[in-house]
Amino acid sequence: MSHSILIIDDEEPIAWALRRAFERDKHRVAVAATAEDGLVKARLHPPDVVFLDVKLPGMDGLTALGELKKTAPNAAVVVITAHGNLNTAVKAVEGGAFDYLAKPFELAQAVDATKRALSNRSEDTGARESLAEEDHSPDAIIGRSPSMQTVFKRIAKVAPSNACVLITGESGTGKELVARAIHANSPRRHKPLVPAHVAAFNPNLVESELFGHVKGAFTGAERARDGLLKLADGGTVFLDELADIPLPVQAKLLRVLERQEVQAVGGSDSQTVDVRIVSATHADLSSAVREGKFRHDLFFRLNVYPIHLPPLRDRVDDIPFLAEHFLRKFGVLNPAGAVPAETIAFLKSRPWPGNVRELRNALEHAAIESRGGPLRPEHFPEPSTAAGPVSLTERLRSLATEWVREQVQQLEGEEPADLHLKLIEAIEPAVLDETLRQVDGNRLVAARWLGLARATVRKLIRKYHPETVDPDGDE
Ligand SMILES: Nc1ncnc2c1ncn2[C@@H]1O[C@H](COP(=O)(O)OP(=O)(O)OP(=O)(O)O)[C@@H](O)[C@H]1O
Repeated sequence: MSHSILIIDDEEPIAWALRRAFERDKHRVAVAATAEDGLVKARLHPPDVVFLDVKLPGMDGLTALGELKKTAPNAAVVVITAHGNLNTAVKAVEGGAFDYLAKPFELAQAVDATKRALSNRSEDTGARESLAEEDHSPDAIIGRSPSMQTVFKRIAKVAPSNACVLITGESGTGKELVARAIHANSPRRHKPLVPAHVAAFNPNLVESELFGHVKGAFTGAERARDGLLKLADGGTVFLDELADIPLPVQAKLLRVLERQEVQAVGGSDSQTVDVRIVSATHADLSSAVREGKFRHDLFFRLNVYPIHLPPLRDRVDDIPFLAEHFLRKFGVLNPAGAVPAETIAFLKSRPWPGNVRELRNALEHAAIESRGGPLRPEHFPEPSTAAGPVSLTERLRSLATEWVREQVQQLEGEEPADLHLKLIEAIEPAVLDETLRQVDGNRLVAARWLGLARATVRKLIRKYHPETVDPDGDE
């Protein structure tokens, strides 16, 4: 079915590529190079979908978004940003955008956003709960990689609600930062955000820390004390290291979530509390659930909206931006010039098992060592030996885990259909090419090495390298 699409972008190559893609799909396409022109076009011919660049000459895209919502309230607006950051994502969602794309994006992403927009259009009228009246900037979360763009989008979408969020990711990937951003962009932002670092509690006192205790509840409880959940009333509790919560405390936590009531240790009365729980874990909680170490009912209650942070080694393109951000924080005068290209390449090649935290610490160390000069690889500390995948096979397995999570996250609620095939197709060319390289292109030997029939190897070469002339001729 043909729909009407309006592209508001002053970058001609982008507008041209989008126009071509949509015209090929038989949609009616109009292009405007300014917001002002786009608004006139939208008034004359109300579009179904609008692609709206944020950076435009004259009126900027985010202002235009508000105007478009009045002019063409039924249009689904996809906001395009130069370098997506959390603030733009939040503002786009706040302004009622259907989705946002960060440049550079694949045409397929734009086509996919359009399909989703058109199928959701009747349900999604753009009426969303408003976020902040004023800008409450969270601690900056740096990330231009596609996986961090997905994270930003998810934060922006979930922040206004009361939904429990479970943030997963290795240690040092920024889980607490994300929790802070969710709170700072939620209607609860004027109330406290109370972090509860469960792993740091005395194991015997976890219950009292969370729920409080009455006077005399246990030896040493000389005075009644409110727990963290009560202290966070009206706000958000950030439950870090969820997997460390003992089973009996888990049961009590579930009651809090179900009834919004806490009962202090040793007490018989319940007190009402209104808290949102954002939790985090670096452990594989679903296997803890399988092993009976974590209650599945609590897991489902807390995991209403998952957000996964990929390890730094899977988003190395963020490293230059993170480096600049941290050096600025450390007061290095010209952070961009302080990191020569060879140092960036060196930083990108390190595995960073401690993720962004380790990168930040290493940069701080290097900034001191370099004494104000450019940062060179020799200024950095030895790589940390902190826990992280060691063998390549383990890394591969961990990458596959990350990959599945990312795929699921990117589909935003839609069910994946061909994960296995997609994974095979993602790695098979590398296995094939490297084997062939190792055996100097000898297909017979390659087939033996791979444990495949020669005809299968030939088929794979044809599949992944259709341009290759087949010396064996037709089968
Ligand atoms: N994307 C990011 N941009 C800027 N700073 C970041 C980013 N990610 C992490 N950091 C910084 O790295 C450090 C570690 O982040 P954080 O404490 O949020 O990680 P975490 O995943 O909660 O770690 P843990 O599991 O060990 O508690 C913090 O100083 C945080 O500010």
